[in-house]
Amino acid sequence: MGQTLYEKVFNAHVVREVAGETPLIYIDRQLAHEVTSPQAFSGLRATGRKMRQPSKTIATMDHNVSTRSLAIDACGDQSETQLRTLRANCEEFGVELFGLGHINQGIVHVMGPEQGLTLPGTTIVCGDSHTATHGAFGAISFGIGTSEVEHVMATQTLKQPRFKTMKVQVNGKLHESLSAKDVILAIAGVTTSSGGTGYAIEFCGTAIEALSMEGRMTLCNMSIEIGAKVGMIAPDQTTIDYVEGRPFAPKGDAWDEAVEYWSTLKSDDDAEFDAVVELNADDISPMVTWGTNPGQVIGVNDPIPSPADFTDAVAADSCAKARSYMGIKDGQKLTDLAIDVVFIGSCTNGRIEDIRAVAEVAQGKKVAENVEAIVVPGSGLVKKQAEDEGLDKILIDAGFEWRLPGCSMCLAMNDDKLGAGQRCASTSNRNFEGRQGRGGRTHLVSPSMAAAAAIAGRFADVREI
Ligand SMILES: CC(C)[C@H](C(=O)O)[C@@H](O)C(=O)O
Ligand code: SF4
Repeated sequence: MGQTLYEKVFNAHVVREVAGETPLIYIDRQLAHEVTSPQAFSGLRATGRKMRQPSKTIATMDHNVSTRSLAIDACGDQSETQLRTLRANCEEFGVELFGLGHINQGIVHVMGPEQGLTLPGTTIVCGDSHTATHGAFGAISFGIGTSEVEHVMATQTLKQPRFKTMKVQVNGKLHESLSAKDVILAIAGVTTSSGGTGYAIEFCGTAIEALSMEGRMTLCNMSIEIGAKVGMIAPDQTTIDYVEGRPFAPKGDAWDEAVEYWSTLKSDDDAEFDAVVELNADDISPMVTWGTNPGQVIGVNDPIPSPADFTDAVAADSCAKARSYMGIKDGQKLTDLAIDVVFIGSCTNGRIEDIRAVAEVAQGKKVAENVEAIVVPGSGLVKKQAEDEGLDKILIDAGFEWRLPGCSMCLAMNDDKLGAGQRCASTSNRNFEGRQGRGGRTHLVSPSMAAAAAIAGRFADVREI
């Protein structure tokens, strides 16, 4: 029987595997940020250990930084301590850090790929649940806990079980105003937010192959939002073109050898998956979450479900609770809901293409008066590229705020937060209660849908703008 992409990459990294034990695998790359690294560094220090291969870990500042100021104390004492601790740890252990004000600083899952740290066929870990983002390149990439971060620092290996495999195939053609975000939200609507639990997903099909690397990253980024720690896409010419010439990518003969190896990284025709999910891209409309998990999602013109629509008692109860938290009244449609805030950014949608999509919708228009709209580039390089293209001007003219890179309002760990009861159209990936600030109401959407909502002051179908 043939092998899946996941199995090929996994097998190539096994250091030791004996019956009855969890395999030990080699880790090619570790990415780090200020939130989940301090205890790991402390653990090494406490036991007098060094890092096994410090050059294989690269760090950045993202969660606790301000998007208004480069001052290290801009988000308060606790954030300052986190950032200073990261800086001191990186210096002590010899880890390269992209700190505040560095052009490469940014959200860890934006920074890694743009530096060429993310390569096909590699294993990549980070103490962060959205690490599957890097699977867009055909890497096995997953989030780990702090004690595992320490283990990787000390040994460059990790015990890791083999997951079951799931194929998510999306054939057909997406409407030109739609993007990878609509695809992953549509998938979440089918699988629910837990359907991928225990699986490594491979996304494939003609609609996936047609996506840019940015789109593929958006898709894989949200694997964890359907329960899967790993989401992968087989590398192809689009992948190779993206990686070539990036600072940490192989060069010269090493590049040619790498490209040859990467061409073998696809699931064999006779490979068997433990589960298969199929969607047709032609059937996908602009998606908006109405509830408090990413699986509670519908097309912008579909009726918002009510508890009576569910036969399953748990689903009906969860619908009632979500509607109540989200402040949705009987008879309301998504397009009736006035919004207060628009957040464009995050490791899901803070890349250059996302900003271009927003600028395209916003050009020559104005943000509605009742709306505060912020655009947060995912990294210093994204910010620079957008400014070189004049996108910042288009956005500022339209009434958006143009900010500094960071995680920002994706989670309430810095000074960008929703107030209680505020309704937000957000390009991020999580919409659970309080995620963007206590009492805040998050609706997950694509960048162009977020832009359309900013202008209309309520949810609107971007195909009609
Ligand atoms: C802070 C960090 C550990 C967390 C994660 O693991 O995902 C954050 O990035 C998030 O998105 O909630
Ligand atoms: S942007 Fe959001 S999801 Fe991504 S790493 Fe930061 S907090 Fe987590």
